[in-house]
Amino acid sequence: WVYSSIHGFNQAEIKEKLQAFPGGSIDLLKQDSGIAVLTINNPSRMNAFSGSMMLDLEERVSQLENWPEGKGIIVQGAAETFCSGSDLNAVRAISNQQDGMRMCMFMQNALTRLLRLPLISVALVEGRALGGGAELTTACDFRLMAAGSVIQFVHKHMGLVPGWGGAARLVRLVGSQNALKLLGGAVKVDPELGVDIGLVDGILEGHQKAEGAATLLQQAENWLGRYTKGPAPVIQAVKKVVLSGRELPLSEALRTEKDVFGMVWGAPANLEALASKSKHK
Ligand SMILES: CCC(=O)SCCNC(=O)CCNC(=O)[C@H](O)C(C)(C)COP(=O)(O)OP(=O)(O)OC[C@H]1O[C@@H](n2cnc3c(N)ncnc32)[C@H](O)[C@@H]1OP(=O)(O)O
Repeated sequence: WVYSSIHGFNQAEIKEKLQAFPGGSIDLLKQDSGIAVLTINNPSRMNAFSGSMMLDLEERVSQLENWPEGKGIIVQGAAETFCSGSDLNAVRAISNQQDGMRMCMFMQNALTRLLRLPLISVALVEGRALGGGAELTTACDFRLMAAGSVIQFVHKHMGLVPGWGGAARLVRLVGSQNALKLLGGAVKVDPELGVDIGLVDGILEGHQKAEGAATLLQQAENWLGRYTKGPAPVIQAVKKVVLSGRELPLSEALRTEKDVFGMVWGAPANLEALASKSKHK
């Protein structure tokens, strides 16, 4: 949690405000494979985030925090587009500074918790990821883009800067020079540019072209599957040590790594591997 009552953040107050802007949903499908699919679902508004969807997101993240069998998560948009940011109708209605900052704190909390899940996360970008939608992609460990799709931090055109944590995360992903260019120019990032600057980890083929070809979701599941093979406690431990390395000062990260190591040392997967005398050829 980035913000709590000690930062003057009143979660109940903003939740009540957000509830007044309904529409759409955030759908969660937990699969036996240990890979969940989180779908941003508000197609009539290009999957823009209504107030109730922000609340939904927080609820889904809570469910994922308590999923011992989980290993990975794919975040996608419904109806062949990713997400067009916050619902502009809600934005207009809460355009006063205090409410804007409360909404921003609520979304920073939710997206930080999403990024810190003990699951390897992938944003599957098809169509457009605009504004808050672009910020959401940075709250995942990886980004895959379908051919023809676009990630665009359009905030400057709205007289804004990112507020859902997207700028801070973007700098860590692509460096401050590239982040300045993307935000200052509201640059349309296509898959090739995304790969070039290190924002994007893979380009997926448009599935509609060839009959019987894998859907984008199947392609993303295959891609993620390379990193989630194995027992859930081990994959979750992998994510935890990388997360602490990414977020904490070195000494603290080392101590966390020691604690996580202690959880897998002598645990069933470790004992099984020792008993099988596995070779890594
Ligand atoms: C955190 C900061 C933020 O996120 S600020 C919000 C940033 N996002 C935006 O400004 C997106 C504005 N919308 C657009 O640029 C276009 O609608 C885009 C997404 C490019 C789609 O264009 P196009 O394919 O021509 O479709 P369209 O404009 O007819 O849209 C279909 C319906 O969806 C709606 N829509 C779209 N985006 C939003 C949004 N963010 N909030 C609320 N509604 C949105 C459009 O208004 C349109 O609705 P309708 O069919 O006119 O009723």
